[in-house]
This record gives sequence, C-alpha cells and structure tokens, in this order.
Amino acid sequence: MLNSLRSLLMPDQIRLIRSYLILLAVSGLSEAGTTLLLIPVTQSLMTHAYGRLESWMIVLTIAVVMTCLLRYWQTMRGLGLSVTVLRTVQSRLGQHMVRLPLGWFTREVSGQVSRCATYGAMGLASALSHLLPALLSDIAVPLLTSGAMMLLDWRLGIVALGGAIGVLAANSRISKSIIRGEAPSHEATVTLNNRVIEFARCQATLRAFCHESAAYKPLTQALEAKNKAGQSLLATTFPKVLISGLSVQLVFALLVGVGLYLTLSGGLGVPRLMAFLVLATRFSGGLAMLGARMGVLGMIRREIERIAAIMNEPTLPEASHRKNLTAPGAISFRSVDFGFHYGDAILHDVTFDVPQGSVTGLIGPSGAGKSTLLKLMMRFYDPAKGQILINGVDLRELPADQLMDQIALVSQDVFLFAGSIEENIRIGNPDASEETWRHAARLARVDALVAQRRHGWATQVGEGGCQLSGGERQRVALARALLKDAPILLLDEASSALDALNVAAFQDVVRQLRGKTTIVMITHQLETVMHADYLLTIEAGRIVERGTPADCLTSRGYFDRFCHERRQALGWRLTG
Ligand SMILES: Nc1ncnc2c1ncn2[C@@H]1O[C@H](COP(=O)(O)OP(=O)(O)OP(=O)(O)O)[C@@H](O)[C@H]1O
Repeated sequence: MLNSLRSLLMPDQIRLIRSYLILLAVSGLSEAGTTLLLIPVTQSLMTHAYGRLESWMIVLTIAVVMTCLLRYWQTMRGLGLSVTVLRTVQSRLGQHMVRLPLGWFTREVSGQVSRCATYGAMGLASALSHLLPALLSDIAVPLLTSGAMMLLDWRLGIVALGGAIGVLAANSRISKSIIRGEAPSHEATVTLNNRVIEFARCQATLRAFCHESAAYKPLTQALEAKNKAGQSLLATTFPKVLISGLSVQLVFALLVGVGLYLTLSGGLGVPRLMAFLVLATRFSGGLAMLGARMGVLGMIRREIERIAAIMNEPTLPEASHRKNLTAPGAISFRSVDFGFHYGDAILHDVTFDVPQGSVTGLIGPSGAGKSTLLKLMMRFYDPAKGQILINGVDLRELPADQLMDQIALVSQDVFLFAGSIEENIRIGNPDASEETWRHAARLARVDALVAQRRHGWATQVGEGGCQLSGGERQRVALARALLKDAPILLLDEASSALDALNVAAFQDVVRQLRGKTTIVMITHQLETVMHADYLLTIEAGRIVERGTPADCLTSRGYFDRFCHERRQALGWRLTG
C-alpha cells in the first residue's frame, strides 16, 4: 500500500504520513494504557483499598487528559494531512492525464477517472483522518488488554492472544474474499458512470433518435447491472460479516468461560475476575471493530491501487530542455506510419514539407487521415515509424510546453469553456492587452456576433459553448487561436460551419496571416483551397498529390475530381 502511495504523493508527504503514523501509535498506546489503568482501579475498589484507589484515580485522570490532548493533536494533524493528500492526488492525477497520449482517453475511461478522482481520492484522504486512527487504536486495545490478562493469569492471556490471532486470520481471509467479490460491483459502477456521462452529453442525439430519452436503454441496463452487482455483493458479504462477528463473540464466550472456570476452581480471585471481565469486554469490542475496519482498509487499498494504475500509465516521453528554434513554423513529415491501435495502420509512409509562412490546404475523402495528420503535428500521438519535425527538430525532442507555444489549433469539434465570450478568447493569451485581444476578435468577426448580444463580450457561452451556433463557436475558437499568435496555425474544417459571408471573412484572416504564420488547413471550400500556396491530397492514409493547386490539377487525380464536383455543386445551386 505504501508503494502505491509513493507513486501518488510527494516524498515530503510520505514523511508527514510516517510521522503521523508515529503520532497515531503514541496516541493508541496512551489510550490502551488508560484502559490498563482500569485494572488497579477495579482491584482497589474490590479490595476496599480506598487510599490506593485515590492515587490510581489521579493517575487515571492524568492519563485520560493526556490521551484527550493527543487525540486532539492527532485529529487536527489527520484532517490537515487528508486535505493536503486529497488536493495532491487530484492535482497529480490531472497533471499526469495531460501528459498521457490522447489514445488513452477513450470514452470508457471517463467513468473510471471520475471515480478515482472523487470516490478513490476521498477514500484515501478519509482513511488518513478517520480510518487509520481508529484502526491503530483497535490494534492497540486487543494487544494491550490481552497483555494485561496475561498479567492477571497467564492462561487467560494465552486464550485471549490465541483467540485474537484466530479472529484476525479469519478476518484477513474474509476481507480478501470481499475485496475480490467487489470487483464486479466496481466494474458495474464504472460502466454506470460512463453511461451517465454519455446520457448527459448526448441529450440532443438521444432526443432526436430515442423517443423517450428517459428510457435510454444502455443507461437502464447499466443501472440494472449495478443493482444486481450490488445485491450479489451484499448477499456474499453478509454471511462473511456474520461469521466475522460470531468469531469475536465465540472468543469472548471462551474467555468468560475460562475466567469463570479458573475462579470456581480457585485459581482466580473475584476481584481479579471482575478486572478480567472489564478487560475481556474491551478486548472483544476492539477485536470486532478491528475485523470490520480491516475490510474497509482493504477496499481503500484497492482504490489506491486503481489510482496508482492510472498514474503508472506511460506518458509520451518528453524532452526536458527547450530547443532553440531559429525560424519556427516549418513542418516536415519523414516516412511517417501511424495507427491508433497496434497493427492497425491509418497513415502509410507519409512524407511532405510545409515551408515556413506558407498556406497549405489538406484535402482528401472522408476518413482518409487528414485530422490524424494534424493530431500528429500537435503530438497527440507519436508515429509508429518515421519522424515529424518542426523547424528541423523532432517533436519528441521538444518539451510539451515549447511545442504548444508553436501551434494554435481550431479543431473540427470546437470546445468552448463555460464562461463569457471574452474569457474564451483570452484563454489564447491571458497576458494579451485589451487592444490585442479585441483585434483578434475583430479579425475573426466575433465583434459582429457580440454586437447582437445584450451582454456583449460578457455573453455566457454555456458548457462546451452550447449557447452559440456552430459557426459562432468556430469564430470564437478562431479568435482564440489568432490571439495565441503561434508560428503555426492548424485549421481543421474550420470553415465548414460558417455561412458564405463568414467564409469570406475567414479567407481574409488566412490572407492576413500569409507569409507570417504557417497555416495548414483542412477544408472542403473550393475558393479557400484555390488560395492555398500548396496542396496535399491524402487518400487512404497516403499522400497522393502535392504541389501548388495548379500542379495538382495537372495530375488529373483527386484534386481534379474535387474541383469538378465543387463546380458542379455550385452550378446546381445557381440553377436549382
Ligand atoms: N481515436 C481513434 N481511434 C481509432 N481510429 C480512429 C480514431 N480517430 C480516427 N480514427 C480512424 O482513422 C481514420 C482517419 O480518420 P481522420 O479523422 O483522420 O479522417 P479525416 O480524413 O479527417 O476524415 P473527415 O474528413 O471525415 O473528418 C478513420 O478511418 C477513422 O475511423
């Protein structure tokens, strides 16, 4: 467990946990020692030795006060530590996830991640502040009380120790089998989380295609599966918990029986029997709690292992030193092969150069691999073979932040953060002056859209930008990308959702940046393509044409067909 914790926490936090454990042990010993003082107190009481009783009562009072103070100190330390640990685990999880290859973020991990970041991290934090103190005290109490019984009569001590070992061994087996049985319930919970996220995200599609979105079948099935898994966990756990409780009661009965037998046979006086019964009650209470908490600890250990498994997912190897990029903006692909999954090739032997400051149009049929090329330029994935270079430097040799400084992206699926239009644009460069960001917004024609809104720049865009139209979202995203002022601008279908007027405005932006910024754009707009300096045509993951639009036309391949189809469509629209 400590090993898993090491991968989640900072070394100084591990040290803090160690010193906290020592404090817990001291506090647990103090509590158990206080319990032990009940022996002389009870004995003095039973033998009417009131003088000694008074002295023992003073010692007991001091011990109780000390235990309370230690408890208070330990509680405060525990709470502070649990808050720190919760924050650390959640932020390290976040930091790690931004370095994972995008391929890891399939839909099916969102439920697992959200469970780990909330339930798992909270479980770990509360284990430190609540479970561990109780657990240590549960360990200390049976240990010390059985030691005290040993002092009263060695036979009682032996029975207590033997009983404790038997109960703990049984409980360890029981908690292991409960944890094994919990796996299907955990899987069902993760699946349910995934379905709930999907249900919330895909409401529009659900309403359009499912007559009753409330009865979305995969969600209903996931709920049923979760219920079934929960019930079956309960059914298998209940008898085990019962056995665990019974085993403690058996040990208690055995202790009482042996105590009574020893008293009746004259081996133990009544005052000692009374002291023993007090100890036996405390002993069995502690033992019962220990059994229950061992099970909870096992569950939390599983949660820690699940978080650690995410933290151990290999990140994309990253260079630590920034490189000197003398003329940033040039992009080169050298014999690149790529597939999202092992053995599944999407791009084959892709080689091309994009000169610095040029405008390059990327065209090709749907599914040919155009967006994948842009994702590789952003290093969302590494190629299986070959090299991708920016200004002659392999992407793998650039630290992630330096690479991200080089590139701005307007993707196919524009994502805006819940907040105002202004905030969404300023994400592109939070330090930009008002004049600069407004200039970027004007270039992307966001000012026109803002002019129609009552709240102007403060207009809220909603989660993911849902309160804006597709074209409006793209203009805000374009302004954000322009504000970043990166040497490379990648545009993926950025004009597909814009109307004719906005397409023209969009082309204006491209014209304005030509020569200063390297632009690679995926577009299906004929006019935009014709204004590109160079074209790259990709079919089935292979570059089949490259050169100026005029060069590509002469090869009478995909680009020729593309122009023909667009002109026909235009003619159809004009006459239809
Ligand atoms: N995350 C992914 N995992 C597995 N396969 C993927 C993934 N993303 C894309 N693909 C597959 O890779 C291929 C290329 O996809 P890509 O999105 O690059 O095509 P595209 O040329 O941009 O298409 P479009 O013009 O329709 O957007 C497709 O067959 C697609 O199914």
